[in-house]
Amino acid sequence: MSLEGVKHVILVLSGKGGVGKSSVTTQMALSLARRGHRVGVLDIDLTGPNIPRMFNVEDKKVTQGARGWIPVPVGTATENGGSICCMSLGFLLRDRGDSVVWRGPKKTAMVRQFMTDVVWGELDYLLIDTPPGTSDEHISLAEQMRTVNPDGAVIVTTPQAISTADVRKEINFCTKVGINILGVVENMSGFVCPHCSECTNVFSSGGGKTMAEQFSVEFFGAVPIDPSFNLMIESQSSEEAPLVEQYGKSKLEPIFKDITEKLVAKVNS
Ligand SMILES: Nc1ncnc2c1ncn2[C@@H]1O[C@H](COP(=O)(O)OP(=O)(O)OP(=O)(O)O)[C@@H](O)[C@H]1O
Repeated sequence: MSLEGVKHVILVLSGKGGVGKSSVTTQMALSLARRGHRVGVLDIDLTGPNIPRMFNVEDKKVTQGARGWIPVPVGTATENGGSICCMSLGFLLRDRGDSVVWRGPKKTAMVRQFMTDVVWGELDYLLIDTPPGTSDEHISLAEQMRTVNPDGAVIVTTPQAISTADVRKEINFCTKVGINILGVVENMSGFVCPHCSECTNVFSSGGGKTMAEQFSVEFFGAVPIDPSFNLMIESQSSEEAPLVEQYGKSKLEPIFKDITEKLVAKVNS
């Protein structure tokens, strides 16, 4: 079984698309790796497998070893032994020139293969970026995900999506499929001005924390919109320092340090 060297498996879920699930997954991976952890990122977001773009490895080829697919390493390992490698449906779709508009059984079969056929080696954390939604199809995908015995899920939401109905829907979804909720991250919570670095609350603020309290779920943190993070992602090149080093300069880094500290404490408690 390819996950036997993996200590913790964490799902990243959201009730709807575009809330920043992939960027939260990416930054949790960067933050954990900067602190010496060996991290794998598995991207099974069939609607938009963005992880290769986030890590600037879109042009990399996935190789097939004797025991399964070999994940793609991202940049170099950090001095304290941290590393990131990733596997994405995006690599295979590109190679096949295939469409993401697959029917249920084909998706389920591919997800099953991804869960079992990637040779991760020794990892401290495997983060799984999942397709957004809570439909019946997601329930069957989540049942697949349960087979890898995850520690639980981090739910990503935005301030606008924070309504009793939405949070209840996501919490019900996890309960229905037997997935433990580790915590909630509120993304796009305010805007960091690129000139003065001041954070303005574009939408309502504090809603995520209140809702998490109401549902007895831990609130991991609020992440503002930071255009410089997008620039950092878009301007990556082979001449630049690896993203894991560059990320040290990001204003979002201390926020994700706090989020991943809570996550690490939770899964090790
Ligand atoms: N806090 C943030 N600051 C700046 N840009 C952000 C932030 N969060 C997300 N983004 C940007 O918003 C866009 C959508 O984010 P992302 O791809 O992570 O969303 P997603 O929830 O994974 O979407 P989908 O579920 O549709 O795949 C990306 O360009 C991403 O870089």
